Amino acid sequence: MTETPIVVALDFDNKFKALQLIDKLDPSMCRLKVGKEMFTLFGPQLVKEIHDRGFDLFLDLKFHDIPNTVAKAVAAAAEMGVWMVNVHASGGLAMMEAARRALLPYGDNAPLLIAVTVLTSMSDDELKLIGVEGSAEDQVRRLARLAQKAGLDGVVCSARESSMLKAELGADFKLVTPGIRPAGSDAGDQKRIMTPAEAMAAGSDYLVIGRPITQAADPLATLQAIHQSLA
Ligand SMILES: O=C(O)c1cc(=O)[nH]c(=O)n1[C@@H]1O[C@H](COP(=O)(O)O)[C@@H](O)[C@H]1O
Repeated sequence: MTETPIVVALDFDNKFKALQLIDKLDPSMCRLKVGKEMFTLFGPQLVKEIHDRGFDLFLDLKFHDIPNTVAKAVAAAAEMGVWMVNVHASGGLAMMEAARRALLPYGDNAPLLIAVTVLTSMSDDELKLIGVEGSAEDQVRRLARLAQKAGLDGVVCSARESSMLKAELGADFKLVTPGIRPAGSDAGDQKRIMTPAEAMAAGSDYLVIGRPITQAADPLATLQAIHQSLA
């Protein structure tokens, strides 16, 4: 098990290119995240190839369904031996509790079970359009409290909410923060962003970073520079 806070988001449509990048990396430098695109294209075989290379894997499929379906999906993720799996907190308390129960048989080998609060691509204005009044921060707080009540290990949020959540929910509740942008890099579709150093200072436990590393001319040098910025 590695101690690095960095999780590299592998969002590729080409397995060869993804493995080329992975083979330049080392499990002591980062964990890896496989999301909807790569899992839909390459499935459990890709998970196995990543595990064979010694990396911890965050399976980011953001399950959101009725409790029975989510519980079975989370157990299927545990069967693959992944390090972390996530659900959408907006699926509700019963759904998250069912997911938690589904992992009981795995004991200490269960993946970390994390709930997505408000996507880092959402702004206060966009939340209004889907009927959520109040700020993103208020909604993140509400959903994070619900996730903690359901017994989850932590939440996905933006680093802008990290200091508030650490203070309110305690040091052990893991904060997984995408929307990380090293100074000067393109925000793309992300709205609630922070630099790696700012995010760690705010209390994030894990930094999910995709395009700033995967699309860099030299991904390894970029990852090393991010590590240096955290030192
Ligand atoms: O659950 C996630 O990982 C996630 C939640 C969220 O709120 N925002 C978010 O960007 N993500 C994921 O984090 C990664 C961010 O990638 P980049 O924007 O390329 O750094 C993507 O794979 C997203 O699917």
